[in-house]
Amino acid sequence: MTAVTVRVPAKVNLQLSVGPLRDDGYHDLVNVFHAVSLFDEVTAVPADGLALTVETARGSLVAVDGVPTDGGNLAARAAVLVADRLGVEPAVAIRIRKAIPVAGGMAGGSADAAAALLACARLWDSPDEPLLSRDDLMELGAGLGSDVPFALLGGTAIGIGRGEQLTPALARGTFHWVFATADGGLSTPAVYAECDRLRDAQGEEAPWPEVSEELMAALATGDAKALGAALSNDLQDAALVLRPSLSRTLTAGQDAGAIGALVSGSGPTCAFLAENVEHAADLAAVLAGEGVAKSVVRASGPVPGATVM
Ligand SMILES: C[C@@](CO)(OP(=O)(O)O)[C@H](O)COP(=O)(O)OP(=O)(O)OC[C@H]1O[C@@H](n2ccc(N)nc2=O)[C@H](O)[C@@H]1O
Ligand SMILES: Nc1ncnc2c1ncn2[C@@H]1O[C@H](COP(=O)(O)OP(=O)(O)O)[C@@H](O)[C@H]1O
Repeated sequence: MTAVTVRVPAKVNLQLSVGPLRDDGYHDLVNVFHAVSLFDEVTAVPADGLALTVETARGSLVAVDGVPTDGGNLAARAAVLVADRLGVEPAVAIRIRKAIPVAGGMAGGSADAAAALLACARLWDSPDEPLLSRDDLMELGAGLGSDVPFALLGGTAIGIGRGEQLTPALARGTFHWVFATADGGLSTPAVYAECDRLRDAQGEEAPWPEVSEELMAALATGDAKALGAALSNDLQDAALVLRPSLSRTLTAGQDAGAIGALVSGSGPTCAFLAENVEHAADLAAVLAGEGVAKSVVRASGPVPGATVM
């Protein structure tokens, strides 16, 4: 095999309920993931050793300066894991074309890791009697990051534990989104820590996270308005403390008629739900004109997880 290219989607969290801090430093979650049509592309080509390049995808405005190009890149770590499991050398050149905002709360790094797991398994594993199943790749992915298994699975899914234990959710139809990206990222650990700090300051105990019945009903019926009303993110207040300008972005989206508005995961990307594809185009145009975002992109979901092209 000469080259394998995998396309992998970004995610938005429809519900992110953050429970107590565990002894291992993670929080127990209910994390309802939704894969959207904003994709990174990862190509793996046999080479003499491990090499990695990162560039902005064609037609995208994503800045890639913060992305490591050494062994610390999650895609490089994924390649090494697959090679170790299969007993081969990680001799591969990985090329990442990014359209998912970096450190934006849309799990771009996790997406690249998932794509590299799949691409390298396709390069090195036996096509007839594979040693690594999709479940094995998801387990390897969970070791790289809590969001990596979902990037392999895609669709809409409920994550519990630290977000890595997944059950597909029943969802009907397609939802139309507008994403407002921000200049600079937010650190995921810093946002979780701020969430804990805010709770401590208010003398609040972290509640045990439960799946929202309203959200599940909205997904099952494909009711966009009900979905918009059921969106929730326990990390949003923390993200707003760390990046106060996001309040203005969220308000601008609500004023422009979004039927749901929230920070995506740990932020700073803001997600707005539209009634339909035309409404999404209108909403995107208004938001772009308001000057409250670095860039405004449209996407729909759910879409499949990491897929070999
Ligand atoms: C917040 C979420 C929402 O989907 O993603 P982003 O919005 O950043 O993409 C995830 O929980 C992030 O998942 P991921 O980015 O894979 O995080 P990991 O590498 O597993 O963990 C990074 C750090 O985040 C914190 N963390 C992560 C997951 C979790 N359940 N509890 C945590 O407290 C811990 O401080 C951990 O050391
Ligand atoms: N392939 C990758 N793409 C993006 N970031 C990566 C990658 N590999 C490692 N990272 C690191 O992970 C951090 C979080 O990136 P990302 O996954 O894009 O954001 P988020 O966790 O907010 O969704 C980045 O700041 C970067 O240092």
